[in-house]
Amino acid sequence: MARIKTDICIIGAGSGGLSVAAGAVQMGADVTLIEGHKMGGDCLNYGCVPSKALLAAGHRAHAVARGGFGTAGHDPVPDFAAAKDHVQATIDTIAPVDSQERFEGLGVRVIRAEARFISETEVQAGDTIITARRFVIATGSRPFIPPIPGLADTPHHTNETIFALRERPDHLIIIGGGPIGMEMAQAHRRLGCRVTVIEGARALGRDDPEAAAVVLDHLRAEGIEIVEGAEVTSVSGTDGAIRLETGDGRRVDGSHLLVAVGRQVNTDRLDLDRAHVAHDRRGVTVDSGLRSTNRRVYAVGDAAGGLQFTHVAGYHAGVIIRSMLFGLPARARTDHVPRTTYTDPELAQVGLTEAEARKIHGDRLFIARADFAHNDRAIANGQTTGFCKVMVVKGRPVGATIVGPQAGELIQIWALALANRLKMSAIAGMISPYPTLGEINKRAAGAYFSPRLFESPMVKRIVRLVQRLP
Ligand SMILES: Cc1cc2nc3c(=O)[nH]c(=O)nc-3n(C[C@H](O)[C@H](O)[C@H](O)COP(=O)(O)OP(=O)(O)OC[C@H]3O[C@@H](n4cnc5c(N)ncnc54)[C@H](O)[C@@H]3O)c2cc1C
Ligand SMILES: NC(=O)c1ccc[n+]([C@@H]2O[C@H](COP(=O)([O-])OP(=O)(O)OC[C@H]3O[C@@H](n4cnc5c(N)ncnc54)[C@H](O)[C@@H]3O)[C@@H](O)[C@H]2O)c1
Repeated sequence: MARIKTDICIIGAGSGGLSVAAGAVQMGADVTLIEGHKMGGDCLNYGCVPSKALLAAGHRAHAVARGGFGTAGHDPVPDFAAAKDHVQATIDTIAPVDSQERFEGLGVRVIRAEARFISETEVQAGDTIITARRFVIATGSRPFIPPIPGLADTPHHTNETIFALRERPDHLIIIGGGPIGMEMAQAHRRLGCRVTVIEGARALGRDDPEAAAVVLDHLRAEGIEIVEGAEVTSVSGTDGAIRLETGDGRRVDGSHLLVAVGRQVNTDRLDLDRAHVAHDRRGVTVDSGLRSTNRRVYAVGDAAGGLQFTHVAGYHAGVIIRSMLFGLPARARTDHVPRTTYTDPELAQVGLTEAEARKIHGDRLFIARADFAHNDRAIANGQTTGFCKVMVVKGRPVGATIVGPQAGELIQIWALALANRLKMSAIAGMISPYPTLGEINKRAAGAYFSPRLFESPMVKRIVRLVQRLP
Protein backbone atom coordinates (compact mmCIF):
# COMPACT_ATOMS: atom_id res chain seq x y z
CA MET A 1 0.00 0.00 0.00
CA ALA A 2 1.45 3.39 -1.03
CA ARG A 3 1.21 6.33 1.37
CA ILE A 4 0.87 10.01 0.46
CA LYS A 5 0.84 13.14 2.62
CA THR A 6 -0.85 16.18 1.14
CA ASP A 7 -2.25 19.55 2.19
CA ILE A 8 -5.65 19.13 0.56
CA CYS A 9 -7.26 15.89 -0.57
CA ILE A 10 -10.35 16.34 -2.75
CA ILE A 11 -12.73 13.46 -3.45
CA GLY A 12 -14.57 13.95 -6.75
CA ALA A 13 -13.41 15.73 -9.91
CA GLY A 14 -16.72 17.36 -10.90
CA SER A 15 -17.63 21.05 -10.91
CA GLY A 16 -16.88 21.52 -7.20
CA GLY A 17 -13.77 19.36 -6.82
CA LEU A 18 -12.09 20.71 -9.95
CA SER A 19 -12.69 24.31 -8.87
CA VAL A 20 -11.18 23.67 -5.44
CA ALA A 21 -8.20 21.85 -6.98
CA ALA A 22 -7.46 24.54 -9.59
CA GLY A 23 -7.74 27.38 -7.08
CA ALA A 24 -5.79 25.71 -4.26
CA VAL A 25 -2.87 24.42 -6.36
CA GLN A 26 -2.39 27.76 -8.10
CA MET A 27 -2.17 29.45 -4.71
CA GLY A 28 0.62 27.11 -3.59
CA ALA A 29 -1.05 24.20 -1.78
CA ASP A 30 -0.09 20.56 -2.34
CA VAL A 31 -3.30 19.08 -3.79
CA THR A 32 -4.42 15.49 -4.37
CA LEU A 33 -7.59 14.95 -6.42
CA ILE A 34 -9.35 11.56 -6.49
CA GLU A 35 -11.87 10.64 -9.18
CA GLY A 36 -13.60 7.27 -9.34
CA HIS A 37 -15.25 7.67 -12.74
CA LYS A 38 -15.10 10.45 -15.38
CA MET A 39 -13.18 13.70 -14.99
CA GLY A 40 -15.67 16.59 -15.17
CA GLY A 41 -18.39 14.79 -13.21
CA ASP A 42 -22.08 15.12 -13.94
CA CYS A 43 -22.11 18.58 -15.43
CA LEU A 44 -19.74 17.80 -18.29
CA ASN A 45 -20.70 14.19 -18.97
CA TYR A 46 -24.36 13.71 -18.06
CA GLY A 47 -25.76 17.09 -17.02
CA CYS A 48 -25.52 20.75 -17.96
CA VAL A 49 -23.34 20.36 -21.04
CA PRO A 50 -25.12 17.55 -22.92
CA SER A 51 -28.55 18.87 -21.95
CA LYS A 52 -27.82 22.35 -23.30
CA ALA A 53 -26.30 20.88 -26.48
CA LEU A 54 -29.38 18.72 -27.06
CA LEU A 55 -31.64 21.71 -26.40
CA ALA A 56 -29.63 23.73 -28.93
CA ALA A 57 -30.21 21.01 -31.56
CA GLY A 58 -33.91 21.00 -30.72
CA HIS A 59 -34.19 24.80 -30.88
CA ARG A 60 -32.50 24.83 -34.30
CA ALA A 61 -34.91 22.21 -35.68
CA HIS A 62 -37.83 24.19 -34.26
CA ALA A 63 -36.65 27.47 -35.82
CA VAL A 64 -36.33 25.82 -39.24
CA ALA A 65 -39.76 24.23 -38.94
CA ARG A 66 -41.34 27.49 -37.85
CA GLY A 67 -39.80 29.83 -40.42
CA GLY A 68 -41.47 33.23 -40.30
CA PHE A 69 -40.87 36.87 -41.26
CA GLY A 70 -41.08 35.92 -44.94
CA THR A 71 -39.04 32.74 -44.73
CA ALA A 72 -41.08 29.62 -45.33
CA GLY A 73 -40.84 27.04 -42.57
CA HIS A 74 -40.44 23.48 -43.65
CA ASP A 75 -40.86 20.44 -41.54
CA PRO A 76 -37.38 18.98 -41.21
CA VAL A 77 -37.07 15.40 -40.09
CA PRO A 78 -34.30 16.07 -37.58
CA ASP A 79 -31.46 13.58 -37.72
CA PHE A 80 -31.54 12.43 -34.11
CA ALA A 81 -28.17 10.67 -34.29
CA ALA A 82 -26.59 13.83 -35.76
CA ALA A 83 -28.03 15.83 -32.86
CA LYS A 84 -26.32 13.34 -30.54
CA ASP A 85 -23.09 13.87 -32.49
CA HIS A 86 -23.41 17.56 -31.62
CA VAL A 87 -23.89 16.61 -27.96
CA GLN A 88 -20.74 14.46 -27.99
CA ALA A 89 -18.73 17.06 -29.92
CA THR A 90 -19.70 19.68 -27.32
CA ILE A 91 -18.55 17.42 -24.47
CA ASP A 92 -15.32 16.62 -26.34
CA THR A 93 -14.57 20.31 -26.92
CA ILE A 94 -15.01 21.23 -23.27
CA ALA A 95 -13.43 18.06 -21.80
CA PRO A 96 -9.76 19.14 -22.02
CA VAL A 97 -10.46 21.91 -19.49
CA ASP A 98 -11.52 19.27 -16.95
CA SER A 99 -8.96 16.65 -17.97
CA GLN A 100 -6.43 14.77 -15.88
CA GLU A 101 -3.68 16.14 -18.15
CA ARG A 102 -4.66 19.74 -17.51
CA PHE A 103 -4.82 19.27 -13.75
CA GLU A 104 -1.54 17.41 -13.65
CA GLY A 105 -0.11 20.26 -15.71
CA LEU A 106 -1.25 22.65 -12.97
CA GLY A 107 0.60 20.50 -10.42
CA VAL A 108 -2.32 18.51 -8.97
CA ARG A 109 -1.72 14.84 -8.10
CA VAL A 110 -4.66 12.99 -9.73
CA ILE A 111 -5.64 9.49 -8.58
CA ARG A 112 -8.24 7.58 -10.60
CA ALA A 113 -9.95 5.31 -8.05
CA GLU A 114 -12.98 5.18 -5.76
CA ALA A 115 -12.18 6.80 -2.40
CA ARG A 116 -13.42 6.12 1.13
CA PHE A 117 -12.43 7.25 4.60
CA ILE A 118 -10.52 4.78 6.75
CA SER A 119 -10.02 7.13 9.71
CA GLU A 120 -10.54 10.75 10.74
CA THR A 121 -7.37 11.74 8.93
CA GLU A 122 -7.00 9.17 6.14
CA VAL A 123 -8.66 8.23 2.89
CA GLN A 124 -7.98 5.13 0.84
CA ALA A 125 -8.19 5.19 -2.96
CA GLY A 126 -7.22 1.96 -4.68
CA ASP A 127 -3.90 0.93 -3.24
CA THR A 128 -3.00 4.38 -1.90
CA ILE A 129 -3.62 5.82 1.55
CA ILE A 130 -3.77 9.60 1.65
CA THR A 131 -3.22 11.58 4.83
CA ALA A 132 -4.23 15.21 4.49
CA ARG A 133 -4.44 18.42 6.49
CA ARG A 134 -7.86 19.07 4.92
CA PHE A 135 -10.32 16.87 2.98
CA VAL A 136 -13.01 18.05 0.59
CA ILE A 137 -16.01 15.87 -0.20
CA ALA A 138 -17.12 16.83 -3.73
CA THR A 139 -18.77 13.57 -4.73
CA GLY A 140 -21.94 15.05 -6.24
CA SER A 141 -25.17 13.16 -6.76
CA ARG A 142 -26.79 10.54 -8.97
CA PRO A 143 -30.35 10.06 -10.21
CA PHE A 144 -32.84 8.99 -7.54
CA ILE A 145 -34.81 5.95 -8.66
CA PRO A 146 -38.18 5.93 -6.87
CA PRO A 147 -39.63 2.66 -5.55
CA ILE A 148 -42.44 2.53 -8.14
CA PRO A 149 -43.72 -1.06 -8.57
CA GLY A 150 -42.24 -2.58 -11.74
CA LEU A 151 -39.72 0.18 -12.44
CA ALA A 152 -36.64 -1.82 -11.48
CA ASP A 153 -37.58 -4.55 -14.01
CA THR A 154 -38.56 -2.18 -16.83
CA PRO A 155 -36.01 -0.66 -19.23
CA HIS A 156 -35.60 3.01 -18.33
CA HIS A 157 -33.23 5.89 -18.88
CA THR A 158 -31.78 8.46 -16.51
CA ASN A 159 -29.61 11.48 -17.27
CA GLU A 160 -26.67 9.05 -17.22
CA THR A 161 -27.90 7.09 -20.26
CA ILE A 162 -30.33 9.29 -22.23
CA PHE A 163 -27.62 11.33 -24.00
CA ALA A 164 -26.04 8.18 -25.44
CA LEU A 165 -29.34 7.05 -27.04
CA ARG A 166 -28.94 7.42 -30.82
CA GLU A 167 -32.30 6.18 -32.13
CA ARG A 168 -35.11 8.71 -31.85
CA PRO A 169 -37.72 7.58 -29.34
CA ASP A 170 -41.19 7.48 -30.91
CA HIS A 171 -42.83 8.41 -27.65
CA LEU A 172 -40.76 9.41 -24.65
CA ILE A 173 -42.49 9.23 -21.28
CA ILE A 174 -40.79 11.30 -18.59
CA ILE A 175 -41.50 10.79 -14.88
CA GLY A 176 -40.81 14.12 -13.13
CA GLY A 177 -41.56 17.67 -14.23
CA GLY A 178 -38.56 19.43 -12.66
CA PRO A 179 -35.80 21.16 -14.63
CA ILE A 180 -34.40 17.90 -16.03
CA GLY A 181 -37.84 16.67 -17.05
CA MET A 182 -38.92 19.91 -18.73
CA GLU A 183 -35.62 20.58 -20.53
CA MET A 184 -35.52 17.02 -21.85
CA ALA A 185 -39.21 17.17 -22.79
CA GLN A 186 -38.71 20.20 -25.03
CA ALA A 187 -35.42 18.99 -26.54
CA HIS A 188 -37.00 15.65 -27.53
CA ARG A 189 -40.25 17.19 -28.72
CA ARG A 190 -38.40 19.60 -30.98
CA LEU A 191 -36.34 16.71 -32.33
CA GLY A 192 -39.50 14.98 -33.46
CA CYS A 193 -40.53 12.75 -30.54
CA ARG A 194 -43.94 12.50 -28.95
CA VAL A 195 -43.45 13.40 -25.27
CA THR A 196 -45.58 12.84 -22.16
CA VAL A 197 -44.50 14.17 -18.76
CA ILE A 198 -46.02 12.67 -15.62
CA GLU A 199 -45.49 14.94 -12.62
CA GLY A 200 -46.54 13.93 -9.10
CA ALA A 201 -47.19 17.47 -7.88
CA ARG A 202 -46.80 20.71 -9.92
CA ALA A 203 -44.42 20.89 -12.88
CA LEU A 204 -41.61 23.40 -12.29
CA GLY A 205 -43.00 23.44 -8.78
CA ARG A 206 -40.05 25.26 -7.18
CA ASP A 207 -40.57 28.25 -9.44
CA ASP A 208 -42.87 31.24 -9.33
CA PRO A 209 -46.23 29.78 -10.47
CA GLU A 210 -46.99 32.68 -12.81
CA ALA A 211 -43.62 32.29 -14.58
CA ALA A 212 -43.85 28.49 -14.62
CA ALA A 213 -47.29 28.76 -16.24
CA VAL A 214 -45.80 30.77 -19.12
CA VAL A 215 -43.28 27.97 -19.80
CA LEU A 216 -45.80 25.17 -19.37
CA ASP A 217 -48.35 26.84 -21.69
CA HIS A 218 -45.62 27.16 -24.29
CA LEU A 219 -44.55 23.53 -23.97
CA ARG A 220 -48.13 22.30 -24.13
CA ALA A 221 -48.71 24.43 -27.25
CA GLU A 222 -45.76 22.61 -28.86
CA GLY A 223 -47.55 19.32 -28.27
CA ILE A 224 -45.94 18.09 -25.05
CA GLU A 225 -48.48 16.39 -22.83
CA ILE A 226 -47.89 17.41 -19.21
CA VAL A 227 -49.94 15.57 -16.60
CA GLU A 228 -49.70 17.13 -13.13
CA GLY A 229 -50.76 15.77 -9.74
CA ALA A 230 -50.48 12.20 -11.03
CA GLU A 231 -48.95 9.45 -8.92
CA VAL A 232 -47.35 6.69 -10.98
CA THR A 233 -48.54 3.40 -9.47
CA SER A 234 -46.92 0.91 -11.83
CA VAL A 235 -44.47 0.64 -14.69
CA SER A 236 -44.12 -2.34 -16.99
CA GLY A 237 -43.02 -3.34 -20.47
CA THR A 238 -40.02 -4.06 -22.58
CA ASP A 239 -37.68 -2.09 -24.87
CA GLY A 240 -39.85 0.02 -27.16
CA ALA A 241 -43.14 -0.82 -25.41
CA ILE A 242 -43.46 0.80 -22.01
CA ARG A 243 -46.69 1.05 -20.04
CA LEU A 244 -47.24 3.31 -17.09
CA GLU A 245 -50.32 3.55 -14.88
CA THR A 246 -51.32 6.33 -12.50
CA GLY A 247 -53.43 6.42 -9.35
CA ASP A 248 -56.29 8.21 -11.13
CA GLY A 249 -56.70 5.35 -13.60
CA ARG A 250 -54.69 6.84 -16.45
CA ARG A 251 -52.69 4.51 -18.68
CA VAL A 252 -49.82 5.86 -20.81
CA ASP A 253 -48.13 3.75 -23.48
CA GLY A 254 -44.82 4.91 -24.89
CA SER A 255 -41.63 3.65 -26.45
CA HIS A 256 -39.03 4.94 -23.95
CA LEU A 257 -38.97 6.04 -20.32
CA LEU A 258 -36.85 8.72 -18.64
CA VAL A 259 -36.82 8.94 -14.84
CA ALA A 260 -36.09 12.48 -13.59
CA VAL A 261 -37.49 12.76 -10.08
CA GLY A 262 -34.58 14.34 -8.25
CA ARG A 263 -31.17 13.32 -6.99
CA GLN A 264 -29.53 11.11 -4.40
CA VAL A 265 -26.22 12.33 -2.96
CA ASN A 266 -23.09 10.20 -3.39
CA THR A 267 -22.13 9.86 0.25
CA ASP A 268 -23.17 6.27 0.93
CA ARG A 269 -19.91 4.61 -0.13
CA LEU A 270 -17.54 7.03 1.61
CA ASP A 271 -17.56 5.37 5.05
CA LEU A 272 -18.24 8.79 6.56
CA ASP A 273 -18.91 7.36 10.00
CA ARG A 274 -15.29 6.23 10.24
CA ALA A 275 -14.23 9.87 9.82
CA HIS A 276 -16.92 11.13 12.26
CA VAL A 277 -18.53 13.15 9.49
CA ALA A 278 -22.26 13.52 10.19
CA HIS A 279 -24.57 13.12 7.20
CA ASP A 280 -28.16 12.42 6.30
CA ARG A 281 -30.29 11.72 3.24
CA ARG A 282 -29.64 15.24 1.88
CA GLY A 283 -25.85 15.06 2.14
CA VAL A 284 -22.99 15.93 4.46
CA THR A 285 -24.07 18.01 7.46
CA VAL A 286 -22.17 21.29 7.12
CA ASP A 287 -22.05 24.61 8.95
CA SER A 288 -22.38 27.97 7.20
CA GLY A 289 -18.72 27.71 6.17
CA LEU A 290 -19.30 24.25 4.56
CA ARG A 291 -17.31 22.52 7.29
CA SER A 292 -18.49 19.12 8.53
CA THR A 293 -18.60 17.75 12.08
CA ASN A 294 -14.97 16.68 11.51
CA ARG A 295 -13.20 20.06 11.33
CA ARG A 296 -10.68 18.74 8.79
CA VAL A 297 -13.42 17.82 6.34
CA TYR A 298 -15.41 20.18 4.11
CA ALA A 299 -18.17 19.43 1.59
CA VAL A 300 -19.03 21.32 -1.59
CA GLY A 301 -21.55 21.14 -4.43
CA ASP A 302 -24.39 18.63 -4.48
CA ALA A 303 -22.78 16.60 -1.66
CA ALA A 304 -23.18 19.58 0.71
CA GLY A 305 -26.94 19.00 0.74
CA GLY A 306 -28.18 22.37 -0.56
CA LEU A 307 -28.75 23.88 -3.98
CA GLN A 308 -27.67 21.58 -6.82
CA PHE A 309 -26.11 23.72 -9.53
CA THR A 310 -22.69 23.86 -11.15
CA HIS A 311 -22.26 27.54 -10.35
CA VAL A 312 -23.08 26.81 -6.69
CA ALA A 313 -20.37 24.12 -6.59
CA GLY A 314 -17.95 26.68 -8.07
CA TYR A 315 -19.03 29.30 -5.53
CA HIS A 316 -18.56 26.79 -2.68
CA ALA A 317 -15.00 26.21 -3.88
CA GLY A 318 -14.18 29.91 -3.43
CA VAL A 319 -15.70 29.91 0.06
CA ILE A 320 -13.70 26.95 1.36
CA ILE A 321 -10.44 28.01 -0.29
CA ARG A 322 -10.62 31.21 1.76
CA SER A 323 -11.04 29.15 4.90
CA MET A 324 -8.62 26.27 4.13
CA LEU A 325 -5.75 28.27 2.64
CA PHE A 326 -5.91 31.53 4.54
CA GLY A 327 -7.67 30.52 7.73
CA LEU A 328 -10.13 33.36 7.18
CA PRO A 329 -13.77 33.16 8.24
CA ALA A 330 -15.99 32.30 5.27
CA ARG A 331 -19.73 31.85 4.97
CA ALA A 332 -21.70 30.46 2.04
CA ARG A 333 -24.69 32.67 1.20
CA THR A 334 -27.70 31.44 -0.74
CA ASP A 335 -29.72 34.65 -1.06
CA HIS A 336 -27.92 35.76 -4.23
CA VAL A 337 -27.74 32.44 -6.12
CA PRO A 338 -29.39 32.55 -9.56
CA ARG A 339 -30.84 29.60 -11.45
CA THR A 340 -32.19 29.15 -14.96
CA THR A 341 -34.21 26.45 -16.65
CA TYR A 342 -33.15 26.50 -20.30
CA THR A 343 -36.48 25.79 -21.95
CA ASP A 344 -37.75 28.18 -24.60
CA PRO A 345 -38.88 30.49 -23.08
CA GLU A 346 -36.22 30.39 -20.37
CA LEU A 347 -37.15 30.76 -16.71
CA ALA A 348 -34.65 32.47 -14.43
CA GLN A 349 -34.76 33.29 -10.74
CA VAL A 350 -32.46 34.96 -8.25
CA GLY A 351 -33.22 35.54 -4.58
CA LEU A 352 -36.79 35.38 -3.32
CA THR A 353 -39.80 34.56 -5.45
CA GLU A 354 -42.88 36.77 -5.05
CA ALA A 355 -44.52 34.27 -2.67
CA GLU A 356 -41.37 33.89 -0.55
CA ALA A 357 -40.86 37.66 -0.40
CA ARG A 358 -44.52 38.23 0.53
CA LYS A 359 -44.23 35.73 3.38
CA ILE A 360 -41.10 37.36 4.80
CA HIS A 361 -41.72 41.04 4.07
CA GLY A 362 -45.55 41.33 3.95
CA ASP A 363 -46.82 44.78 3.07
CA ARG A 364 -43.32 46.22 2.77
CA LEU A 365 -42.94 44.34 -0.51
CA PHE A 366 -43.28 46.23 -3.79
CA ILE A 367 -43.42 44.31 -7.09
CA ALA A 368 -41.80 46.17 -10.00
CA ARG A 369 -42.68 44.61 -13.31
CA ALA A 370 -42.14 44.90 -17.05
CA ASP A 371 -43.42 42.73 -19.91
CA PHE A 372 -41.57 41.61 -23.04
CA ALA A 373 -44.69 42.69 -24.97
CA HIS A 374 -43.48 46.31 -24.47
CA ASN A 375 -39.82 45.64 -25.22
CA ASP A 376 -39.02 46.90 -28.72
CA ARG A 377 -36.30 44.32 -29.41
CA ALA A 378 -38.56 41.46 -28.31
CA ILE A 379 -41.25 42.82 -30.64
CA ALA A 380 -38.75 42.99 -33.54
CA ASN A 381 -37.64 39.44 -32.77
CA GLY A 382 -41.20 38.16 -32.48
CA GLN A 383 -40.56 36.92 -28.94
CA THR A 384 -42.96 38.88 -26.78
CA THR A 385 -43.97 36.16 -24.33
CA GLY A 386 -42.92 36.67 -20.73
CA PHE A 387 -42.04 39.23 -18.13
CA CYS A 388 -39.57 40.43 -15.55
CA LYS A 389 -40.73 41.03 -12.01
CA VAL A 390 -38.55 42.33 -9.23
CA MET A 391 -39.32 41.98 -5.55
CA VAL A 392 -38.29 45.23 -3.84
CA VAL A 393 -38.08 46.04 -0.14
CA LYS A 394 -37.05 49.51 1.03
CA GLY A 395 -35.53 50.43 -2.31
CA ARG A 396 -33.45 47.27 -2.71
CA PRO A 397 -34.21 44.16 -4.79
CA VAL A 398 -34.60 40.96 -2.74
CA GLY A 399 -35.45 38.75 -5.70
CA ALA A 400 -36.14 38.75 -9.42
CA THR A 401 -38.00 36.42 -11.76
CA ILE A 402 -37.63 36.57 -15.52
CA VAL A 403 -39.44 34.33 -17.98
CA GLY A 404 -38.84 34.92 -21.66
CA PRO A 405 -36.10 35.08 -24.28
CA GLN A 406 -32.59 34.85 -22.82
CA ALA A 407 -33.88 35.07 -19.26
CA GLY A 408 -30.68 33.35 -18.06
CA GLU A 409 -28.58 36.15 -19.49
CA LEU A 410 -30.93 38.90 -18.33
CA ILE A 411 -31.13 37.70 -14.71
CA GLN A 412 -27.44 38.40 -14.23
CA ILE A 413 -27.86 42.08 -13.54
CA TRP A 414 -30.20 41.22 -10.66
CA ALA A 415 -27.69 38.58 -9.47
CA LEU A 416 -25.10 41.38 -9.39
CA ALA A 417 -27.52 43.65 -7.54
CA LEU A 418 -28.33 41.03 -4.91
CA ALA A 419 -24.71 39.92 -4.46
CA ASN A 420 -23.64 43.50 -3.82
CA ARG A 421 -26.83 44.70 -2.13
CA LEU A 422 -27.31 47.41 -4.74
CA LYS A 423 -30.30 49.72 -4.67
CA MET A 424 -32.94 49.94 -7.42
CA SER A 425 -31.48 53.36 -8.23
CA ALA A 426 -28.27 51.65 -9.42
CA ILE A 427 -30.22 49.77 -12.09
CA ALA A 428 -32.43 52.75 -12.96
CA GLY A 429 -29.32 54.93 -13.32
CA MET A 430 -27.72 52.57 -15.84
CA ILE A 431 -28.12 53.30 -19.56
CA SER A 432 -29.11 50.27 -21.64
CA PRO A 433 -28.35 50.33 -25.36
CA TYR A 434 -31.50 50.56 -27.49
CA PRO A 435 -33.02 48.26 -28.64
CA THR A 436 -32.00 45.36 -26.40
CA LEU A 437 -33.85 42.72 -24.45
CA GLY A 438 -31.87 43.98 -21.45
CA GLU A 439 -33.91 47.17 -21.43
CA ILE A 440 -36.59 45.11 -19.70
CA ASN A 441 -34.50 45.28 -16.51
CA LYS A 442 -34.22 49.05 -16.64
CA ARG A 443 -37.92 49.25 -17.42
CA ALA A 444 -38.67 47.15 -14.30
CA ALA A 445 -36.47 49.47 -12.23
CA GLY A 446 -38.34 52.40 -13.76
CA ALA A 447 -41.62 50.80 -12.75
CA TYR A 448 -40.41 51.00 -9.16
CA PHE A 449 -39.74 54.74 -9.37
CA SER A 450 -42.66 55.77 -11.63
CA PRO A 451 -45.34 55.88 -8.93
CA ARG A 452 -42.91 57.64 -6.60
CA LEU A 453 -42.21 60.30 -9.21
CA PHE A 454 -45.42 60.58 -11.21
CA GLU A 455 -48.00 60.07 -8.48
CA SER A 456 -46.36 62.08 -5.72
CA PRO A 457 -48.15 65.33 -4.68
CA MET A 458 -44.84 66.45 -3.15
CA VAL A 459 -42.98 66.11 -6.49
CA LYS A 460 -45.78 67.97 -8.25
CA ARG A 461 -45.67 70.78 -5.65
CA ILE A 462 -41.88 71.15 -6.04
CA VAL A 463 -42.11 71.22 -9.85
CA ARG A 464 -44.86 73.88 -9.75
CA LEU A 465 -42.80 75.95 -7.32
CA VAL A 466 -39.67 75.78 -9.47
CA GLN A 467 -41.65 76.76 -12.58
CA ARG A 468 -42.65 80.00 -10.89
CA LEU A 469 -39.01 81.00 -10.49
CA PRO A 470 -37.69 83.41 -13.09
C1 LIG B 1 -29.41 16.57 -16.67
C2 LIG B 1 -28.83 17.62 -15.77
C3 LIG B 1 -28.74 18.92 -16.21
C4 LIG B 1 -28.17 19.89 -15.40
N1 LIG B 1 -28.11 21.17 -15.88
C5 LIG B 1 -27.55 22.11 -15.11
C6 LIG B 1 -27.41 23.44 -15.61
O1 LIG B 1 -27.80 23.74 -16.73
N2 LIG B 1 -26.84 24.36 -14.80
C7 LIG B 1 -26.40 24.06 -13.54
O2 LIG B 1 -25.87 24.94 -12.87
N3 LIG B 1 -26.51 22.81 -13.05
C8 LIG B 1 -27.07 21.83 -13.80
N4 LIG B 1 -27.16 20.55 -13.32
C9 LIG B 1 -26.65 20.27 -11.97
C10 LIG B 1 -25.13 20.10 -11.98
O3 LIG B 1 -24.76 19.11 -12.93
C11 LIG B 1 -24.64 19.68 -10.59
O4 LIG B 1 -25.15 20.54 -9.61
C12 LIG B 1 -23.12 19.71 -10.53
O5 LIG B 1 -22.55 18.81 -11.46
C13 LIG B 1 -22.63 19.36 -9.12
O6 LIG B 1 -21.23 19.36 -9.09
P1 LIG B 1 -20.47 18.48 -8.00
O7 LIG B 1 -19.03 18.81 -8.14
O8 LIG B 1 -21.12 18.63 -6.69
O9 LIG B 1 -20.74 16.97 -8.45
P2 LIG B 1 -20.40 16.19 -9.80
O10 LIG B 1 -20.22 17.10 -10.94
O11 LIG B 1 -21.46 15.15 -9.94
O12 LIG B 1 -19.00 15.49 -9.52
C14 LIG B 1 -18.85 14.51 -8.54
C15 LIG B 1 -17.71 13.61 -8.95
O13 LIG B 1 -17.34 12.79 -7.83
C16 LIG B 1 -17.03 11.48 -8.30
N5 LIG B 1 -17.17 10.57 -7.16
C17 LIG B 1 -18.29 10.25 -6.48
N6 LIG B 1 -18.00 9.42 -5.45
C18 LIG B 1 -16.66 9.22 -5.49
C19 LIG B 1 -15.76 8.48 -4.69
N7 LIG B 1 -16.17 7.77 -3.62
N8 LIG B 1 -14.45 8.47 -5.02
C20 LIG B 1 -13.99 9.18 -6.07
N9 LIG B 1 -14.81 9.92 -6.87
C21 LIG B 1 -16.12 9.95 -6.57
C22 LIG B 1 -18.03 11.25 -9.41
O14 LIG B 1 -17.60 10.24 -10.29
C23 LIG B 1 -18.08 12.64 -10.07
O15 LIG B 1 -17.14 12.74 -11.11
C24 LIG B 1 -27.70 19.56 -14.11
C25 LIG B 1 -27.77 18.23 -13.66
C26 LIG B 1 -28.32 17.27 -14.48
C27 LIG B 1 -28.38 15.86 -13.98
N1 LIG C 1 -31.00 24.31 -15.83
C1 LIG C 1 -30.51 23.88 -14.67
O1 LIG C 1 -29.86 24.60 -13.91
C2 LIG C 1 -30.76 22.47 -14.27
C3 LIG C 1 -31.24 21.55 -15.18
C4 LIG C 1 -31.44 20.25 -14.74
C5 LIG C 1 -31.18 19.90 -13.44
N2 LIG C 1 -30.70 20.83 -12.58
C6 LIG C 1 -30.42 20.48 -11.16
O2 LIG C 1 -30.64 19.11 -10.95
C7 LIG C 1 -31.62 18.93 -9.93
C8 LIG C 1 -32.41 17.69 -10.20
O3 LIG C 1 -33.34 17.88 -11.24
P1 LIG C 1 -34.67 17.03 -11.33
O4 LIG C 1 -35.54 17.65 -12.36
O5 LIG C 1 -34.36 15.58 -11.40
O6 LIG C 1 -35.24 17.14 -9.85
P2 LIG C 1 -36.27 18.10 -9.09
O7 LIG C 1 -36.28 17.60 -7.71
O8 LIG C 1 -35.96 19.52 -9.29
O9 LIG C 1 -37.67 17.78 -9.80
C9 LIG C 1 -38.20 16.49 -9.75
C10 LIG C 1 -39.69 16.53 -10.00
O10 LIG C 1 -40.17 15.19 -9.98
C11 LIG C 1 -41.37 15.13 -9.26
N3 LIG C 1 -41.51 13.78 -8.70
C12 LIG C 1 -40.83 13.23 -7.67
N4 LIG C 1 -41.21 11.95 -7.50
C13 LIG C 1 -42.14 11.67 -8.46
C14 LIG C 1 -42.89 10.52 -8.83
N5 LIG C 1 -42.76 9.36 -8.16
N6 LIG C 1 -43.75 10.61 -9.86
C15 LIG C 1 -43.87 11.77 -10.55
N7 LIG C 1 -43.18 12.89 -10.25
C16 LIG C 1 -42.32 12.84 -9.24
C17 LIG C 1 -41.23 16.21 -8.20
O11 LIG C 1 -42.51 16.65 -7.75
C18 LIG C 1 -40.47 17.29 -8.95
O12 LIG C 1 -41.32 18.20 -9.60
C19 LIG C 1 -32.43 20.21 -9.98
O13 LIG C 1 -33.10 20.45 -8.79
C20 LIG C 1 -31.39 21.24 -10.27
O14 LIG C 1 -30.78 21.62 -9.06
C21 LIG C 1 -30.49 22.10 -12.97
